[in-house]
Amino acid sequence: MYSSILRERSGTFTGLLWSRIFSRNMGGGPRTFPGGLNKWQWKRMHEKKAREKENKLLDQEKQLYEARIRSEIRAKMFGNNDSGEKTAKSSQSHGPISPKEHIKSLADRFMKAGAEDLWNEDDGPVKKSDHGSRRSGSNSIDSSSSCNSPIDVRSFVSGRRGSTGDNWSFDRSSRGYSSMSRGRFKRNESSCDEGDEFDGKKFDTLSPFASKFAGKKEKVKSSKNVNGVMRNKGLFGGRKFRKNDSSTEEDSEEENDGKMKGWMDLRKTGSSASLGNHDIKLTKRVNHSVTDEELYPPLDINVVREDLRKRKSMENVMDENLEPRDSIYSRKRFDESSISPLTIKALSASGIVKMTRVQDATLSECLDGKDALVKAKTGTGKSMAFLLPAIETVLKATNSSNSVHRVPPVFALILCPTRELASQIAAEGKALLKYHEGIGVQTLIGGTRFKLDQERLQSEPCQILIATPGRLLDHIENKSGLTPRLMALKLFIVDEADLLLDLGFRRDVEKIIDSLPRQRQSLLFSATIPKEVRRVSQLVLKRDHSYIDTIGLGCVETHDKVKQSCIVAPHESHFHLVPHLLKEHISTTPDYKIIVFCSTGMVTSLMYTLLREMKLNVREIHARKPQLHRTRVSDEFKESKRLILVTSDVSARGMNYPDVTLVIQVGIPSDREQYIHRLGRTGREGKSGEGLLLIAPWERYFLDELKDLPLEPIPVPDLDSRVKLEVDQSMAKIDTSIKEAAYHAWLGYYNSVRETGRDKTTLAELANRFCYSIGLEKPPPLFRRTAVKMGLKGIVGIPIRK
Ligand SMILES: Nc1ncnc2c1ncn2[C@@H]1O[C@H](COP(=O)(O)OP(=O)(O)OP(=O)(O)O)[C@@H](O)[C@H]1O
Repeated sequence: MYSSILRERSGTFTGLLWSRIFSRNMGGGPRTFPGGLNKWQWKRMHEKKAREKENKLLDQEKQLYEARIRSEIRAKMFGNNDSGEKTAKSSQSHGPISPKEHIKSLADRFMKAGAEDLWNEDDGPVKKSDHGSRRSGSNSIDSSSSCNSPIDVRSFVSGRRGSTGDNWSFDRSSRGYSSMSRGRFKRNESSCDEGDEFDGKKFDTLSPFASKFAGKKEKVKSSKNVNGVMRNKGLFGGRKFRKNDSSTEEDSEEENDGKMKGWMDLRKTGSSASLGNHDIKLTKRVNHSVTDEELYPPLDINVVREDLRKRKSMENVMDENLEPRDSIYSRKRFDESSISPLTIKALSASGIVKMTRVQDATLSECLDGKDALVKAKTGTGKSMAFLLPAIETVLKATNSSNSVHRVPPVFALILCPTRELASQIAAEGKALLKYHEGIGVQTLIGGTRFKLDQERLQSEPCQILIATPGRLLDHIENKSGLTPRLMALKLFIVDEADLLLDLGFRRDVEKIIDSLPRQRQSLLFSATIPKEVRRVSQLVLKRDHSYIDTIGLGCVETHDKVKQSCIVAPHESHFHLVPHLLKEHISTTPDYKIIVFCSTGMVTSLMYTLLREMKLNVREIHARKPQLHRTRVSDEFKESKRLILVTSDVSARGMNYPDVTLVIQVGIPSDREQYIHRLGRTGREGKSGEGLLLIAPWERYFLDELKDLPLEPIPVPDLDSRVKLEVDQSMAKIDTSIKEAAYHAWLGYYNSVRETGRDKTTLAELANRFCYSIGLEKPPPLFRRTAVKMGLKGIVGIPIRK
C-alpha cells in the first residue's frame, strides 16, 4: 500500500528517497531512523514534506496565473487609450499599477510643488552660470519672467502636458502654508516666495526653483525631442528614468510584460503594506548621445537655501490684516468652518475660537477625505488638527451608516508612540466631544490589564480609539474581538509619524495596517518629517496624498521664542553641572517648571535620586516605572509649577506640559529630530522658553546635525564649591545598585550610537570615566551574553561576570 502511495509521489525527490528507505526497511533495514523516529514516524514526516512542497508549487503556479490574468485585464482596459487616460484610470483602480505608471506617478510626485526637500543635494534646477551658457535660442526663458510658472513634469513623463493637471489654485483666505495635492498649491506659513498674478488672482509662486525650472522645462522639452530623456534623481537615489520615443510600441509592450512579471513577483515578496518594491529600478539603461551632466548639471542646494532664506527675511514684514508672522494662530475662526456646531460649542467652552495655522491648513483637506502628511512645529495644535476630522468622520459615518453593524464599529483609529501621549490625546478628544452624546473615545495602552481593556471596549462606546502600537497589536493578534470592529474604520491617524514609521516601530505598524480596511482615509502628523519618512509614508498613505508643511522649506523647525544654548563640558562634570544650572534657573524664575532629559531610564533614575537627595522639588518618569506612577506624575507635572521633571525619551514627544520654562538635555539625543521634539516641550502655544544642551567634548560632532538651528554655545559655568560638595555628599548616599544600573544603561546607549559605538576601546574608557564620576570604585561586570551581544567581550576595561 505504501509503495503504491509512494509511486504516486515518485515525481518528487522526497518520494524517491522515502521509497528507497522504506523498501530497505521492509527488507530488514534499520528499525530506527535519524532523530530516534520509528519507521512510521519517519514515513509520515517525509510524506508531509512532500505534500508541503507540492502545495508550494501549486501556489506558485496559481500566483503566476493570476498575474497573467491581471496583466491581460489591464491590457484590455488600457490598450486603446492614450497615456493621459491610462493615468487617470490607473489611479482609480485598486490593483497593482504597472511599473511604467508607477514610475510616472513617483516622478510626478517628486516634482510637485513643495517636494524640493525630497531632493538630493545634486538634484534640481540648473546653476545660473551653467544655465546661461546652455540656453538654446527661443526655448530658453528668462528666469525673471518665468518665475511664476510651476513646472509640469507630467509633460516630461507622459510626453505631453495634460490640460487638467495644470490647475494651480491659490486660496488666499488660508494664507500661511503650503499644501500640494493634484496640482493644488497653497502658500507656506513662513514661505519665502514672492507673489505674482496668476489666472487673475494673486498667486504665490512655489519657490525660487520655479524661475530656474521654467528655463529648465523649456530646455528639457526641447531636449526631449532629441532623445526623450528624463532624469529624476531625488526620490530614486540617482536612478534614471528614460523614455525612448524612437522605440516601437511593440518593443515597449514586450518590455512592459517582462517588467510586469518582475513587478508582480516583487510585490509578492513583501507584506501588502511593505514598501520595498516602490524604489526599484525596472527600466533598462538606453544609450543616448547627450550626457546627463550636460543636460542637468548638479544643483548646489545651498545656493537655493540661501536664496529662500533671503526671500524669507524680505517677506518677514507684518501684514496689518494678518496675524504676526511668528504667531501660531491663523485669522480663521472655527465657527467659519463646516465642523459640527456641538464641537464648536465645546471649543468655545474651552476658550478656543481661532484656529492655529496648522489647523487652518489641514482642516478642509482632512474633511474632504484626503490623505495627508502634515508637518507643523511642536506645540502648535496638531492633536486638535486631527481630532476634529476624526470627530467629523464619526458623525458622518454614524449618520450615513444604514447597515446595522454586527459589532459596534471603531470609525477612527489614532496611533501614537507613548502611553502618556495616548491618554493626553484621549482627554483632549473627550473635551471636544463634551456635547456629543453616545460618541466615545477610548485608549489601548500598555501597562494596563488586557482583560480590563476588553471589558471596557465592550461596555462603553468607542468610535474613536487611541492606541500605542504594541498593545493594539496584542488585541489584533489575540483576537480580542477588536479586529471585526476595525473593519468599518474610516480614518487612520498616525501621530509622531516619523517615529512610528522608523525601524523600531515599523514592523508593528505594518502589521496593524494589514488588519485595517484598505478603503480608508489616512493622516500622518509630526513636527519633524525627514526625507526617509516622506518616502516610507507610502506605507500608510495613498499615492495622491497631500503634503502640508506649515514650517516651510529652508525655515527653522524650532520656535524663535525659544532660546537655545549649548554647553560642552567633560561628561564627568555633568552630574555637578545639572544641579548648578537648575539652581541658577530657579533663582531667576520664580514660576519655574523644568524638564531634564537623560539618555536612558536608569541614568534618569540616578539623576532623579541625586536631585532628590539635594532636596530639589523633583519627579521622575521613565519606562521602568509602573504605569500608575507614570500617569500620576505626568498629571501632577501638567498641573504644577515650581517642579522639575527628570525623564527619558518617553516624555520627548507630544507631551503637552504647559508653561515649561527650561528644557535641559543631558548628553546627545538619539538624533536631530529627537532634539527638536525634546526642546518642543517648552515654548508651546507660541509662548517663550529656553533650551540647554549639555554635551561632552567627544559628543561635539552632533552639533553638525543642528547647525541650521539657532543654538548658541555658552561657556562652562564656574561651579559653586558649595554645590560641588553637596553633589558629592548626595551622590555618596545613593545606593550602589542604582549607580551600577546607570553605568550599564549608559554603556548600552552609547554603544548603540553609531559614532561612539564603533570604537569599543574608547567607549570602554569613556564608560569607566562615567563610572568613577558617579562614585563607583570600579566598573560593574557585564553578563557574558550581554557583552557578546554588545560586541564588548574581550575589550579592555569591560569586566565580564564570572
Ligand atoms: N486653536 C487653538 N487655540 C488655542 N489653543 C489651542 C488651539 N489648538 C490647540 N491648542 C492648545 O495648544 C496646546 C498644544 O497643542 P498640541 O499638544 O496639540 O501640540 P502639537 O502640535 O501636537 O505638539 P507636539 O508636536 O509636541 O506633539 C494644547 O494645550 C492645545 O489645547
